[in-house]
This record gives sequence, C-alpha cells and structure tokens, in this order.
Amino acid sequence: MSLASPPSHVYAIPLRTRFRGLTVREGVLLHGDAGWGEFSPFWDYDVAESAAWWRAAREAADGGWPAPVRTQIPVNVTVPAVDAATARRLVLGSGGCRTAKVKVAEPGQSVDDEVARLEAVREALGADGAVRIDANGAWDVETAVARLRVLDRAAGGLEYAEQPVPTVADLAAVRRRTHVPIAADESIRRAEDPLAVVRADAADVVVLKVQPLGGVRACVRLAEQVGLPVVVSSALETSVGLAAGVALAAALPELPYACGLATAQLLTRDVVADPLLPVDGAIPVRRPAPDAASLAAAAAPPPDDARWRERLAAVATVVA
Ligand SMILES: O=C(O)CCC(=O)c1ccccc1C(=O)O
Ligand SMILES: [Mg+2]
Repeated sequence: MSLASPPSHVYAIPLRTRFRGLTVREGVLLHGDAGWGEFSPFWDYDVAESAAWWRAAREAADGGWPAPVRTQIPVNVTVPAVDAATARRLVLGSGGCRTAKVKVAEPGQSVDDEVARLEAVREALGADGAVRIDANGAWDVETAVARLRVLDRAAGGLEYAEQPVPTVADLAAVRRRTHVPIAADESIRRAEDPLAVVRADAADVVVLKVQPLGGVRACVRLAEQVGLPVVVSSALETSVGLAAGVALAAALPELPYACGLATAQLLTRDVVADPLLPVDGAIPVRRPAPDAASLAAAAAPPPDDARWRERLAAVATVVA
C-alpha cells in the first residue's frame, strides 16, 4: 500500500441468499504492517462484545499469525434454509465439498421443509459425504431430542448437530438423550466462560470463530484449554476475514473435521480478485490481498460508511 491509501475501507456486499436474517454483509477492512484485517461484528453485538472482533482485526493488521502445519483446509458447503432444489444446486456447485452444513430451525419453516432439504443434500453428496446441521439454539430440549431422530434419518446419518439448544445445561441434557454428536457454537463464542461446555460434558465438538473470540492466537490457546475436536468456522466474512480462519485451521495441531470456511460463495462479490473458495473440497492455505478495483466495487454507500467508522471508533475507545 502506498502512504496515500486509506488505512481502512468499509464494505457492503449483498448475499446470494438470506442468511441469519441478513441480506447484505458489511464491515471494515483495516490495513497495517502485517496485512489486512476484518472488523465485521453483527449488529446484535454491542460495543463491549465487539471488542473481541476489533482485537482479531488488529492482530491480522499488526501482528500476524502462528505458522501453518498444513497447506489445505477441508471445508463444508454451508446450506442456508433454502428449498430442496436450491440446496441440491449449492452442494453440486460447492467446489467439491464432501461435507455439508445445513441450517435448520428457521422461523416459518416446517419439519417437512427440513426433511426435504436434508434428503436433497444427502442425495447430492452421495453415501460417503458427511451431513451436519445447525439450529442456532432455536429448539428446546424435548423438541431437539425428537427432531434429531427425524432429521438423522432424513440425512442418512448426521455427523453432528451444532447448537441444537441455547444453553450449556440444555446441550448436556440433549447430549445424554441422543446418539447424534453435539457441537457447541454460541455456547462458546457468546459465553462468559467458554470452558463451561467442557465442565458440563455438553459437547463432542467445539466451533471456533476467530473474530468473536478475539483472534487466531486467542483461539489456538482456547483450543488447547478445551481439549475437544475443533471446527473453525466463519462469521460470514470477506476473504480478508476468512484468511484469519484459514490461518487458525492451518495452525491447529489436529483438524479432524471439515471447517465452515466456504462462505465466500454466499456473497455476490468479494474484496479480493481471487477469493478463498474451495477446490476439490478444500481451501488452499493462503492470504489474498484486496485490490483497488474489488474494494471500489464493494464500497459501502456514504451513510453506511459513516455508521461503521463511528462504530469502529467507539470500540477502539473501549479497548484503549
Ligand atoms: O459454519 C459454516 O458452515 C458457516 C458459518 C456459519 O454458519 C455462521 C456464519 C455467521 C454467523 C453464524 C454462523 C453459525 O455457525 O451459526
Ligand atoms: Mg453455528
């Protein structure tokens, strides 16, 4: 970067399909001596909670990441709460992913919608693929136990269920009543104490996301403390944010599951010319840099640009 280039850039990128209630993804890209970092907390994260996202962005821009121990990261295709035909198309167009993560428990959808989506995903993947689901904590314990039975059958076997219920105690209760392995996501990334999951025997797998957990190095330390298998997953970022997840997945001593980092394909554009997309089901370990043309095409309109600069300043003040 020349000295004349701005040190930060606000992006706004439409999604291909609605995800988590979002139709546009926004955030700030920061440039420093070590490269580009992404600050893109969802709007339901307040200033205090967004501090971890800020630390992750500053680590990427100023510090850098631990050395990789692998060159490829196997990834899952992420299937939003879409109809069966769209789900099939997403799997077949995923860049060879052999694992699919399917969103369930979407408000307004029925069990039949979920069954049809899972059947379509299994058919598209074939018998040797792996299918996991993510309910984002939307079920209660009884619903989860009953629903897992039905969806496990529809999927031809579930690899695991991510955050079927909201609390650590609920996860532990569901885990005692199903043979489907349980993964914790929100119970790690939005918890006061991420190790409560371990003490309660509430999960078989933990999902780690770099931004909400304060950076790659913080996640490596957390993985050591947790002692359970880790799935590195994105927060639906541009390839700048995804590169930090790729760096974490590349640095972990063990990586037994496919990671949730194939989300560049959910965006209509990216801030780099060569996005971090899977090839033969894996993302090559690398760190693409934004180029001027991609940044310009993704630039947020002035009111959003101003809103994000205010937010960044507010968080930087809290952290200082
Ligand atoms: O894990 C994946 O496949 C993609 C990432 C993902 O699902 C996600 C992305 C943004 C916010 C929340 C989540 C989630 O796992 O709940
Ligand atoms: Mg999740």
